[in-house]
Formats: sequence, C-alpha cells, structure tokens
Amino acid sequence: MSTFRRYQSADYEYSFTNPKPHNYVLAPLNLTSVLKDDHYNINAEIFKLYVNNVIPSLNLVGDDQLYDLTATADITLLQAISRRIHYGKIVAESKFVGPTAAQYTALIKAKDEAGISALLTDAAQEAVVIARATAKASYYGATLDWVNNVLVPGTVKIPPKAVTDLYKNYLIPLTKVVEVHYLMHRLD
Ligand SMILES: O=C(O)C(=O)C[C@]1(C(=O)O)C=C[C@@H](O)C=C1
Repeated sequence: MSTFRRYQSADYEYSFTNPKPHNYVLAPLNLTSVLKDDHYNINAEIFKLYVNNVIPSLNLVGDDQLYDLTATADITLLQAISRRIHYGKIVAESKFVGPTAAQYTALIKAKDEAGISALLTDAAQEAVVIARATAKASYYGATLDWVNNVLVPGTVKIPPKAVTDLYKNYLIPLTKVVEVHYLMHRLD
C-alpha cells in the first residue's frame, strides 16, 4: 500500500520499515500540514510493546496455523496503535494556542520536559478515554443474543482489562511522550 501513498497521509502515518518505501505507483502528494514536522516516530518501541506486552495480555491459546491472516491482523493493529500515538503531534499543536502557548514557550525555553508533560496532562480526560475504550471492548467483542437483545456473558473476544491496561500503561503515556517531544521542538 505504500506505493499508493499510504505514508503520505497528512495525519502522520509512519512506516514500520526503514527506509520508508518511496517507489510510488501514484505520484506523491504535495500535502500541506498545520504541524511542524519533527519526523520523530517511535514505531520501534511500539513494535516491542506489541510483541512483549499487548499480545501476551490477550491470553491467546491454541494455534490455528493461519499465520497469514494473523500477520495481516498484526499489521492492521500495529498501524492503528502507531497512528493513535502519533496523533499526539496534532493534539499537542492544538494545545499550543492562546495564553497557554506562552506557558509552553517558557517551559520549552527552560527545556522543562516534566513541566510540559504536567501542563498537557488532563487526568479527567484520561479517565474518560480509558473508560470508553474498556466499555467498547466489553460490548463490541461480545456475542449478541439478538432474540433476547442481550450480550451473552463470558463471550468477549479479548479481556476488557487488557484494553484498560493498554490505554493506561502504554497508549496514553506514549502519546504524551510524542506530545512532549513535539512541543520541545515547536520553536526550532
Ligand atoms: O486529550 C488530550 O488532551 C490528550 O492530550 C490526549 C491524551 C490521550 O492520550 O488520550 C493524553 C494526555 C492527556 O492527559 C489526556 C488524553
């Protein structure tokens, strides 16, 4: 898909291969972005997280031997996780406005990464994000008894707790790492 402009996306998709594929079948796009691109991407870290933490947390058992389908699902999930985390750049840019921009500017000049992280943190929003993702895992993953219009207990595909932990321990913290890095270079 890379040859069809996949990694030309304006909302920051990064390839998991290095160097990035560039032999486009379609002519490259000339997109403008509101972001100051620092080309920073943490896909190597995301890959390790996926293999060492995400997959084991799902308590998968057995071997269906359909490795091609599994690899396709892995790629989709890795790209979704990467996209979510690198969206931090867009979130960070949206926070660099109004009077807050002056606060960030002072912290950036002081190279105060912890201060930037504290300023961009919204604990209430984090709780909402985690609760919403956990609820989605509980509902979407369950079998619907459509005759009685209820979810069949014990049929979720992945443990909702694994989703809670994924957001709490990895997705949100890594999004913040990307946000802080983006802001640290916002004035370059
Ligand atoms: O929504 C925001 O304000 C974000 O910065 C994103 C996000 C997240 O990763 O979901 C990260 C940090 C904030 O503390 C809250 C939520």
